[in-house]
Amino acid sequence: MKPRTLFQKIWDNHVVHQEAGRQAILYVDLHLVHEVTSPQAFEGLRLANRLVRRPERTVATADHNVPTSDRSLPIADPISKQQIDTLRANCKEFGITYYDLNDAQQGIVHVIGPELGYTQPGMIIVCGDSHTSTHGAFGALAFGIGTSEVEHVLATQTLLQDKPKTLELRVDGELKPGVTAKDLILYLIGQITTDGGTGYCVEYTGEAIRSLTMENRMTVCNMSIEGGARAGMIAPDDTTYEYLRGRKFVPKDFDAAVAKWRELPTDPGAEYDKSLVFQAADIAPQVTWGTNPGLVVSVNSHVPKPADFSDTTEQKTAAAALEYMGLKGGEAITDLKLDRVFIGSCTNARIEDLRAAAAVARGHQVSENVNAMVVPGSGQVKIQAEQEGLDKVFREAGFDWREAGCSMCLAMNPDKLAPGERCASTSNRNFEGRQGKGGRTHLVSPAMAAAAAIAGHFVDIRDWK
Ligand SMILES: CC(C)[C@H](C(=O)O)[C@@H](O)C(=O)O
Ligand code: SF4
Repeated sequence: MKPRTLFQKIWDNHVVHQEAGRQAILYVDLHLVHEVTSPQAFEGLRLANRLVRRPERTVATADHNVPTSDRSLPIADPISKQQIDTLRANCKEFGITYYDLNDAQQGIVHVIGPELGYTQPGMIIVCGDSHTSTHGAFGALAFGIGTSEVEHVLATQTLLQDKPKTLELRVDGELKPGVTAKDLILYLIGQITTDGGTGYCVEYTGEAIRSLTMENRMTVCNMSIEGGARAGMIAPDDTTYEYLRGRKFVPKDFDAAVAKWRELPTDPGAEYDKSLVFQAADIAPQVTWGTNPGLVVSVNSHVPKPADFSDTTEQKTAAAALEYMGLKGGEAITDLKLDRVFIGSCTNARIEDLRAAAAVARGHQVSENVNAMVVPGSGQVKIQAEQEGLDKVFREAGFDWREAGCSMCLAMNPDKLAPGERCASTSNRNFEGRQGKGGRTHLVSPAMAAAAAIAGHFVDIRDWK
């Protein structure tokens, strides 16, 4: 048989029907659901008098709208309350597992899927959410879908899809001390730009990727979409299997499952439509300066000026971004002063992220000019962090310690930036208004965010003592 890529194998395993020149019909193994993109989908089912085809393959949680403060209080915002009440009622009516607000396993959908062992190698995983690419870290084909597609998957457990091309992003060598998976992915997006991955499913390969932990691999795959890609994936290996072993919803005969998963990685000699190679040693800690994740530089450099770009469109984009961000261009990144720091989101709110931030924060105080918060990605992450005493480290340093949810990653709940506020954030999007109208977001790693909270401005984590 012709050598195949990881992507091709998963695709081949899931095509239910394909007519020449038409979209393929794919079987979906796992459908994750949240409150924002599901209400109309369920309504559609009701109107058509249909049931959910495979309720046991469908898992729901509330994450975007949930308040991250006291959960014993009623939800103040009527729209948020309605969305969450609606999801709860829909899951009950259609027989779907739902992790409700006060469930210890509630959390950001992309954090709880892997944590509970729902996410597994070789699967096709969809969710009405662009950061579904996160699950590709397990060697799954995972991507976001729209609300009408959510309805289609609920009704049929299948999805119509055009086949993307494959793009290999290979990172050779080892990351230097202080350089994290977040820096790696920001760097890659900076290199390929936010539409470099358009039309592709990315497979991340190379020594720098192989040596990442599962949580770090999730950080990388999470942001695939910010590089324009349909999905991002990493071949499963022993790191993957050891992470999954013993988790709640993994296959009962785990060793037999592993034996099958071992067939998934790309065969030697298989061809990608395109391959790009990078050197881990070239990557420094990254900070975004603009209004998309590709507008990024190393912490030890300067905010660019429009004139630094050769292309006139890029110059215009840069000028508009600088204006929104309240920057002139030419400032040293380490001179940028912060008002807020947000450590959270499906990119960087797993236990290893919180450990990395706590290691920096331990024994220090948050700058008096900064309001800093830490929002665990899930109830389980929160419990574990508390068992390890990380909450204490954060609280003693002056960080706010919250309940799990999307929080200030996007302004759909009470956690928001005020206009003009500058924020160091471990999330994945720095679009205009993303964290609140007029808010200014700089994307960084958890360690860099913690250091910035303490110093009151960005610091090169490699100099941190
Ligand atoms: C609300 C949801 C549809 C959205 C997404 O698709 O990604 C959100 O999660 C985001 O990160 O912007
Ligand atoms: S944490 Fe942010 S990026 Fe992730 S699902 Fe929630 S809103 Fe989207």
